[in-house]
Amino acid sequence: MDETFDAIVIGSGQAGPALADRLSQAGWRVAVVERHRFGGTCVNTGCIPTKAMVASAHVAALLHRSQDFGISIRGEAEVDFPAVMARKSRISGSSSEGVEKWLRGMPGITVIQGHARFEAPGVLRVGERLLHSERVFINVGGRASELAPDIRGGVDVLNNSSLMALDRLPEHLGVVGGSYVGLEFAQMFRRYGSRVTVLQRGAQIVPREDADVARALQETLEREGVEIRTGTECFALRREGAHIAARWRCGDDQDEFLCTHVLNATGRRPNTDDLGLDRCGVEVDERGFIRVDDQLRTSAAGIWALGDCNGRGAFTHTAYNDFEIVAANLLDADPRRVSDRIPAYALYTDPPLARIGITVGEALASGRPTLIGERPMSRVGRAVQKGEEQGFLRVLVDAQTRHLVGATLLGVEADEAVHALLTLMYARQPVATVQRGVFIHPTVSELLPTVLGALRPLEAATAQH
Ligand SMILES: Cc1cc2nc3c(=O)[nH]c(=O)nc-3n(C[C@H](O)[C@H](O)[C@H](O)COP(=O)(O)OP(=O)(O)OC[C@H]3O[C@@H](n4cnc5c(N)ncnc54)[C@H](O)[C@@H]3O)c2cc1C
Ligand SMILES: NC(=O)c1ccc[n+]([C@@H]2O[C@H](COP(=O)([O-])OP(=O)(O)OC[C@H]3O[C@@H](n4cnc5c(N)ncnc54)[C@H](O)[C@@H]3O)[C@@H](O)[C@H]2O)c1
Repeated sequence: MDETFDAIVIGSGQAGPALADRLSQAGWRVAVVERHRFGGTCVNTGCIPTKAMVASAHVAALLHRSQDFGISIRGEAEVDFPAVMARKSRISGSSSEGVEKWLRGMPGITVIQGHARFEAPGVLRVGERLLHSERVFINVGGRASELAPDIRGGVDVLNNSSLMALDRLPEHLGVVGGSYVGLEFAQMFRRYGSRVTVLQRGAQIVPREDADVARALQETLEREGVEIRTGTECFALRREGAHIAARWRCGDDQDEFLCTHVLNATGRRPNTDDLGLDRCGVEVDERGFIRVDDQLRTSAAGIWALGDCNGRGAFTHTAYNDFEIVAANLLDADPRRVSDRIPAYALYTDPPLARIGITVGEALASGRPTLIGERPMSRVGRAVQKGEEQGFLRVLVDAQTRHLVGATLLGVEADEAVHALLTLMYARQPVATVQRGVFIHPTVSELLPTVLGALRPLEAATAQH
């Protein structure tokens, strides 16, 4: 069956539905194709279910130390793991239903369930249907990368998707990869009561961050009993009776441990290998990410790529911003660009790590004179009152322009407090704007003016560290 549309959107993740909505409001006839669950990774196996699970883990951790707050609990507080999973499924399920309902309610939108693949430029096949359009928007996201068969050793390894179906708490969870996915799951499962061992190759966890940030995070996790092995090499799994043996060091100091489950959190790959991109002239890079320009046009006329599949961002907010960029250029004659975006993200360990702009390492490498301001969370009143004194606030400021160039906030409420600084960066104003502001007491944010008011040269400060 042949059908023609003004546009085709492939994927209903974080960019596709919002774009379909804008196009529908502009009177376009649009086909939206989704092969799996509406809402994509964030809604079904990413941000939403994991943050619901982090919230349950937070309650478990608080109950564990309730006496620190003067609260005694009679009897044992217990984690009901199936109930934790049922809660996250309810939250993520209703979000997915919401996306589907939203899409189906848009005038001029045809929702098609199935796998879309290019047959030729402007022609896509979904099962028996052939869809034609001069404009195609690819929003296919990514999936967890897989361990090579010789490393997996025949063991069933979990990833962020299959883990969502667990109905029993793992006795001992081995986590390969100590970054976003690995550390969020590691901490929550430890808090639910699993033994957890994280394996990270290289010198430190969260390798994108400064070494002292990684150390502080590692100490926090280890205090809760998460075991962390860095510098792993020759990693390999094998079955050992009812257990899984995970080898993580070879040679003279060879080492391995036995666990019951293994989560692979070693990164993601784009869903671009089964799209027929070779039939429509869309170029990908060596890792399969679709090459795009600053306004998200691919190498083929009339085809755009948005979200994780273009390799220009790996977050929900960057995917959504991709929608904004495409819609602004297409419908509003507003030349928004990816390069206008300031790097910003949060790692949802507890306490969270919020990061914007550049790190200390990047500031030093840039060669530009930079100032640093820091304050431990133990000197932030709100953190002390909440019994959450771990971490620190750190800002980096260009010594000449007095503009903020980066911030690392590791601590309670950091994911919210960082937005005052992110807004300052987008406003392109000097730090005096925040420094002279009167912030609400008692908040974590109220200390930001203080930190910005006590800056010292970065080079001298790093020499002291
Ligand atoms: C465990 C985990 C936790 C995360 N937590 C956070 C967080 O806290 N904050 C944050 O900002 N980001 C987080 N992320 C990242 C975030 O989920 C992604 O960046 C975001 O979902 C990317 O959106 P997207 O629209 O590019 O793709 P996706 O959300 O992956 O959507 C792509 C959609 O396309 C569909 N599709 C693929 N190929 C085809 C095809 N050929 N035909 C039809 N449909 C197709 C897929 O089924 C999917 O529904 C997390 C990721 C993971 C894995
Ligand atoms: N809070 C958030 O915003 C959030 C949460 C989860 C995921 N995400 C997104 O999902 C994406 C994927 O996250 P991720 O943590 O899977 O990938 P990642 O690429 O961020 O980290 C992978 C980690 O695994 C390590 N690693 C790779 N191979 C290894 C091996 N053989 N042995 C030991 N360690 C190994 C890497 O050094 C790295 O630390 C991220 O890019 C992120 O954008 C975001």
